[in-house]
Amino acid sequence: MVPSRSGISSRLDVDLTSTDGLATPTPLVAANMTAVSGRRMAETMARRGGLAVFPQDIPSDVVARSIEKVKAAHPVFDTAVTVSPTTTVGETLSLIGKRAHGVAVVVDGDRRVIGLVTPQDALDADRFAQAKDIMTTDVTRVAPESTPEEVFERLSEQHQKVALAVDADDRLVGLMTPKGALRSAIYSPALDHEGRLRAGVAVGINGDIPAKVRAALEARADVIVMDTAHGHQEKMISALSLAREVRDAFAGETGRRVLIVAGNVVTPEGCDDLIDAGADILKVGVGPGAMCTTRMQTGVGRPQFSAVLECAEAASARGKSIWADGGVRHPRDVALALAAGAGSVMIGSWFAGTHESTGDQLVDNQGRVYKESFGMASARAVRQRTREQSAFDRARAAMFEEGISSSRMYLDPRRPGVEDLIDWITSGVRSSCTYAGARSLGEFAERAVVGVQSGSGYEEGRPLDQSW
Ligand SMILES: NC(=O)C1=CN([C@@H]2O[C@H](COP(=O)(O)OP(=O)(O)OC[C@H]3O[C@@H](n4cnc5c(N)ncnc54)[C@H](OP(=O)(O)O)[C@@H]3O)[C@@H](O)[C@H]2O)C=CC1
Ligand SMILES: Nc1nc2c(ncn2[C@@H]2O[C@H](COP(=O)(O)O)[C@@H](O)[C@H]2O)c(=O)[nH]1
Repeated sequence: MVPSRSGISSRLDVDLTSTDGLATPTPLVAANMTAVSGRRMAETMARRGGLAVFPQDIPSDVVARSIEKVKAAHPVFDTAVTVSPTTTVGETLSLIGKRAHGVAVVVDGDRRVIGLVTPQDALDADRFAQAKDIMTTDVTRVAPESTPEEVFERLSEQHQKVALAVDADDRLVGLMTPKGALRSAIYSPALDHEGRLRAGVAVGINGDIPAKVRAALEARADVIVMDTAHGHQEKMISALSLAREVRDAFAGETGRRVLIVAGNVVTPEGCDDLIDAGADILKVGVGPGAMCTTRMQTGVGRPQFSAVLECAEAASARGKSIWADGGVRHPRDVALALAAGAGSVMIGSWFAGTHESTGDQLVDNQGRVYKESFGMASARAVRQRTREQSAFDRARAAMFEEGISSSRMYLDPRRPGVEDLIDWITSGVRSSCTYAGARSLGEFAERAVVGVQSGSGYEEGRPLDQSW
């Protein structure tokens, strides 16, 4: 992208609201991959203005319970890891890794705060000792109505790393770190019409589509994602038409009209057919994903920038928008997708390597922390998806894999949480917009001047972490 004359003097003057019709404050979506999006990811993404989509392989009742928890979460304060006074130190430590803030709050049966445990408190403790034996009771409490600035000031004055928001009865409402306070001042949460955090649900194209879509809507999904590898197929078109009927009937009954995303496609023809069948947003990308073996196995796919550029244009001609899905490895990839006209950008594997993804933290033989990721078309995912079928059918289905069944996504020690990655990405995108002289993503897609570069041009732009 070449810079253009700009009248924007601060990167904070750029409005990153997505142009996809959902208008989330941050144009990022965590992918509907089992190794990526669960309740913690959904909450955290929405708190920072984006979205996460629950994968299609999770049973409807489990999705409903997860969304209920997301909706019950505080839109500004983080959800704390909580343990009881008698939880063992070993279990407490394993739970602390589930969230980026690095503490566990010790609460009684009524969620009243008793103390706080950090990994440092546990350094010399026996793993079978209990949380109450090592916790600190020197805790900063704030009212849930406190502003992020007030919380930041309190923490600075008291030299504390965490503030606990408690109600009048000392029951835990949430938690905030100094960085969380700063983030709350920069990001707006993605909220539904009742002021609750938003979340999406994916539905495949097999099985009882009306029942699945209805279940997702009743669970209060804020967006439905109809998803299959080859979105431009007739089975998708009929599934999408059914989904639209259910969505419209639900909107008639409740007044709540939820947008439908459908994909994946990479051609204007694919966009047109899915729009005709009921898609409000097209999910674009065949083969760019980090867990994807489709291109090597089938020769099918399309370079992501070209796909996004052409599909965004086709969707826009019909008053619709697209999500660019897959292949994001650096903040620049998000900037380029938005420059090409994407309304939002979906990220999977990169977010799998964070505290908030669904997997457990594992440690390799060099002491590096990682999480396992796998593709949604891998033999592993197919085996899960077909768990109701006969052993023979499951084994046969698993032979048609188009994804990696096991890969290691390392947590970047400098950016181990998904919020760290969101900070990095959005600061890059804000800066891209100012280089293009754009105050909003709509302006960015209009003004960005994008050229083709050679491999050596790309190499020249890579920073070096040691001398040549
Ligand atoms: N963006 C991408 O490049 C890709 C993404 N994925 C992701 O993997 C997940 C699983 O996808 P998918 O395998 O479609 O899900 P499903 O397991 O829901 O299978 C899709 C259905 O479509 C049929 N089908 C027809 N043609 C194809 C084709 N070319 N590829 C796959 N299925 C086909 C399959 O039948 P049968 O098995 O009998 O052929 C099956 O019944 C999704 O989340 C999808 O987005 C997967 C591959 C590529
Ligand atoms: N061909 C395959 N594509 C897959 C598979 N699992 C997921 N995906 C696609 O990748 C994106 C995420 O891309 P990433 O680079 O951010 O990881 C996801 O949304 C799917 O469209 C798979 O097994 N095979």
